[in-house]
Amino acid sequence: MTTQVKKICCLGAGYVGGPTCAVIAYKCHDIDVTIVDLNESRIAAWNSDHLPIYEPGLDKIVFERRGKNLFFTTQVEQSVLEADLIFVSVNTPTKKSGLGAGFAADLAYVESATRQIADVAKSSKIVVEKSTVPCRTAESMRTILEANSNENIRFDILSNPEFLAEGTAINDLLNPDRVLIGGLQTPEGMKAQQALVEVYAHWVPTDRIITTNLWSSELSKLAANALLAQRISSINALSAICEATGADIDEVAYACGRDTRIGPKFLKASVGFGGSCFQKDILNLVYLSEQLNLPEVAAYWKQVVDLNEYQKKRFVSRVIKTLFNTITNKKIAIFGFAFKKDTGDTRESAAITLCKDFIQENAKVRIYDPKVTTEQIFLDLSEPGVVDNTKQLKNRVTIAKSAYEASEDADAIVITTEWDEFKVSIELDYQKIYDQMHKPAFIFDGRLILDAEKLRNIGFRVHTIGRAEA
Ligand SMILES: NC(=O)c1ccc[n+]([C@@H]2O[C@H](COP(=O)([O-])OP(=O)(O)OC[C@H]3O[C@@H](n4cnc5c(N)ncnc54)[C@H](O)[C@@H]3O)[C@@H](O)[C@H]2O)c1
Ligand SMILES: O=c1ccn([C@@H]2O[C@H](COP(=O)(O)OP(=O)(O)O[C@H]3O[C@H](CO)[C@@H](O)[C@H](O)[C@H]3O)[C@@H](O)[C@H]2O)c(=O)[nH]1
Repeated sequence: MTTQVKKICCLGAGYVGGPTCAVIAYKCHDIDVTIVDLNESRIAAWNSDHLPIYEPGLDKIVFERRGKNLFFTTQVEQSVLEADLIFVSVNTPTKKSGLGAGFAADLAYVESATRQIADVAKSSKIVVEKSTVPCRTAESMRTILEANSNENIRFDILSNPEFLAEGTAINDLLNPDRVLIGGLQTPEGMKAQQALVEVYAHWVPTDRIITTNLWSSELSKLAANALLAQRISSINALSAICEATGADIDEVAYACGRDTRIGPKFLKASVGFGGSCFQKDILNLVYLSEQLNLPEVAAYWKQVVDLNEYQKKRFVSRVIKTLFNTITNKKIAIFGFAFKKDTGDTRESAAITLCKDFIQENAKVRIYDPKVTTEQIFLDLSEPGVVDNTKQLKNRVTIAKSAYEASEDADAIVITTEWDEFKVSIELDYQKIYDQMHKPAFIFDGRLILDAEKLRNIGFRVHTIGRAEA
């Protein structure tokens, strides 16, 4: 007989814990789901009308289940005590100092969450590693938990990595390509695995629920992100060749993607991938490879990140070169600051690197993003611990409330995020924008979203990633 899960607790109310467990509550009315976090303001926001993260469709789900079978609280102990199954969905950032700094994942939050469970639990629990972690982290969690178990309490560890992408999280959670559940291949481990399978089976077809051993599950998460990011770096590497030869990267991507063995997704050239996961997880894989004494494997994956940095620098150079080799005191309108459309998240956004480089070149940067707050932008551009650049930022950076405001008197527009509202045919009146800009008026499309021909007819000088200058 399998254990039936009745109460779930999730440690970590972030971009993953919040949406994932809200969807579980939405789809499983027979399960009580409590999401806990140490961060009081984050929990207060989850309990308010303004959720702490922007994600299309999330509000509806939270508002429908909150107070019924979905709860947000800072009361970690109580929630852990009551739960039969606990998701650990805390942050695992790249280590900033110590052994493996700059590469390895910082597992301090995972360990402290695990110890909290061990300290508080008075009955058996299934503990699910939801955070993205290096291979064999579950073993450390198990060691800590087992050292605290006795004949009345047992802990079973599962790995259930999350594959949602921001901006489409709710759809990804409601219709996942697959759900992956790793467990120890012992009778108890498989029983725990089955209990979690039954939770997802409330809405996910069972042929999409994959069960594997623990280590395959952990490694598959890093592998999936590495493979996805590798495609973007591959297409971005080709975009440099396109710019030099007259080939068009969108045409090349389309032609290659029509081969069913290659497929069309994740072949959009860009100013470089951002987000909290790709870089972190690949560096994590690089570190793991080095630790396993596999330097060639480490170098192979590291190149995916190096190419991404190169792509950002290459784009900055193109902007400067085109603007007559100097951008000192020129006004550059930045369209978009989030790492992709439909999110307010700026973690590792390419826009941050680009803006910092433009500021270093003494340009005046005017930023507009429909979802990112002014405070967040200044936080991302400040360099605490390196230099105090507050004064420089005040002189060089302003935030606009619209694309029109950002481009007033600008010398150039740089498209950094592919928000739909920047597309020519949808909302923006580019003639109006052109009329208010300095001439010649330049547009640099770092996302391949603009109709270059239409813009050239207005009078713009258009430069697009992956296309030669017209
Ligand atoms: N963001 C994504 O799209 C995404 C997708 C898949 C996987 N992941 C992985 O999921 C994990 C979480 O990512 P995120 O983006 O949700 O991070 P996040 O920073 O948004 O959220 C993590 C939360 O955990 C809380 N926390 C830390 N220690 C805690 C503890 N002991 N008890 C309770 N709460 C605690 C933090 O206060 C924070 O609010 C990471 O490992 C990440 O790599 C993220
Ligand atoms: O063809 C493409 C696709 C994406 N990107 C960029 O790549 C970054 C990441 O995009 P995306 O993968 O859509 O968003 P994330 O939310 O970072 O999701 C990734 O990272 C998550 C965290 O691990 C995983 O769960 C998801 O499966 C994985 O797609 C963004 O800057 C995108 O603009 C491109 O430049 N070209």
